[in-house]
Amino acid sequence: MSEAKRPGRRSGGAGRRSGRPDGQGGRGDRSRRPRQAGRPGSAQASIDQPRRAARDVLRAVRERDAYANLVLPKLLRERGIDGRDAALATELAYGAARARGLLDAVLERCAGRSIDEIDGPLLDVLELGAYQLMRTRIAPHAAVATSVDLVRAEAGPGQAGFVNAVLRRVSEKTEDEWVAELAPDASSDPVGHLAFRYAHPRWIAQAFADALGADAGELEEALIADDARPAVHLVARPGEISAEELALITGGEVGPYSPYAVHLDGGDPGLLDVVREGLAGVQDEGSQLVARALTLAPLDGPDGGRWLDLCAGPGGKAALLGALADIEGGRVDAVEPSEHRADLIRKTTRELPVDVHVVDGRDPGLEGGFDRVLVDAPCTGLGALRRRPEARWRRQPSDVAGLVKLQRELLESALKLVRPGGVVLYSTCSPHVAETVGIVTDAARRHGAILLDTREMVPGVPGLGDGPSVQLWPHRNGTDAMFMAALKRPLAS
Ligand SMILES: C[S@@+](CC[C@H](N)C(=O)[O-])C[C@H]1O[C@@H](n2cnc3c(N)ncnc32)[C@H](O)[C@@H]1O
Repeated sequence: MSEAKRPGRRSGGAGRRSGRPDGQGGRGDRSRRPRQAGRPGSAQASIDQPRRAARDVLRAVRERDAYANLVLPKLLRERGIDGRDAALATELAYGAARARGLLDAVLERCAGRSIDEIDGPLLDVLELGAYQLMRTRIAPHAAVATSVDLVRAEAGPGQAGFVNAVLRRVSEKTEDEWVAELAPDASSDPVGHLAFRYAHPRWIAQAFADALGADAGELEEALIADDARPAVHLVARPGEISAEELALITGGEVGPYSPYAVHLDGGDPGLLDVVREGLAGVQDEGSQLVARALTLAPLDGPDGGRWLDLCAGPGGKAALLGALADIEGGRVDAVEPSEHRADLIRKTTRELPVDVHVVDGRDPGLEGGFDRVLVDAPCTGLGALRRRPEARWRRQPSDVAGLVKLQRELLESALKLVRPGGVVLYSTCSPHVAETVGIVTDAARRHGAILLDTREMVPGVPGLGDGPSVQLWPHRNGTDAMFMAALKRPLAS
């Protein structure tokens, strides 16, 4: 449940002006305030800046397949929206993008027609309005009236009247009441019920339940944590700045597990000098633990300092590995087939002992004999949905099979490139068992790789279950749901 504590009063200007957020009010409003809502530079325009920004983000996501978390910060900067207005725009854009399935089910019921039959630009505003009504404490009259204003300014009174009528119907029930009316029955379909309630596609909730296995009773907690806006995690670059110093500079808190992690409540980390100057980066604490685990894995024989990051773009883990290799006198080869992503690696690893190769990890043409190899495989990303608001509605179950094939081939390639007695760390930002345990048990069986107890490589992290692999969870660890498993290549191979 969102914690948007925006009092209705802030947006109440629009609400009060409207007086009657109903179909009749729509017409009456128009005669009293002709087109004022859309006039640039008017007081009205500035009041509605956050909602307009949120609406434009939803539109970019729908029309251009854009990523909300890339569009919004840029848009806020360009429009000079900051402070409480930026916080409101963020809450509304990300919240509505996350909750889309739930909102659309309610809107369908209230509109009496399929979502596909509603014009896209109208649907964006309806979702925004329904989100405010169901998941924030914004006063209902304000949520309805500001939505009507947004539509009237662009599409005229007819559409505004439709939005008014639909949102008034939405406002007649609370979120819990809508869930009780529309969700699958909890006793006959508990996973479907929880998926609906916490706005996840059912197949994703099922994938979480499968990954939790014997702990599937935690599914509700897992979905709640996945539905909440996460803290920003920063990584303090080893050798440049300590986590304690970074926390002091940024006003954040040192993370509980990674020695490099700092958590911030929110804000745009791209604006921090310490990030701009490259002393710190933005990286989930779980990802930091993955990179560190590779460096802590026990090898047979000495570490010759030849490390490989086989799926390195955009370079978050390569930068941490590069910094650690720099301290230990080692070197990292970073493989990435996409030219654009390879450029990003070059940027994040500037001045570090990292060599970037724009090649396919399945056949990179590199000389073997690496001591440590990271396979941070392309995956469904189901473990990082909380950081990508719209992603859960974009992914399809049919994506899994193709990724599993690629993951298997990349791990096989890594096991050839690592030296006997060396270690491959396989990781995904997905808990889907086909992409995690399925891949590493298959590799152990087919290539004779030895599965190590990976829990020992993430010291200090409690509740890691029976091993040997590690599955982190937002609801348990406050990290993304990263999976990692260390495999040793046998000496006689
Ligand atoms: C999960 S991301 C890696 C994230 C990265 N390790 C980091 O921390 O920033 C997976 C990467 O694998 C790359 N990739 C896709 N196909 C690949 C292949 N055949 N060989 C190597 N990398 C591949 C993708 O372009 C993507 O950049």
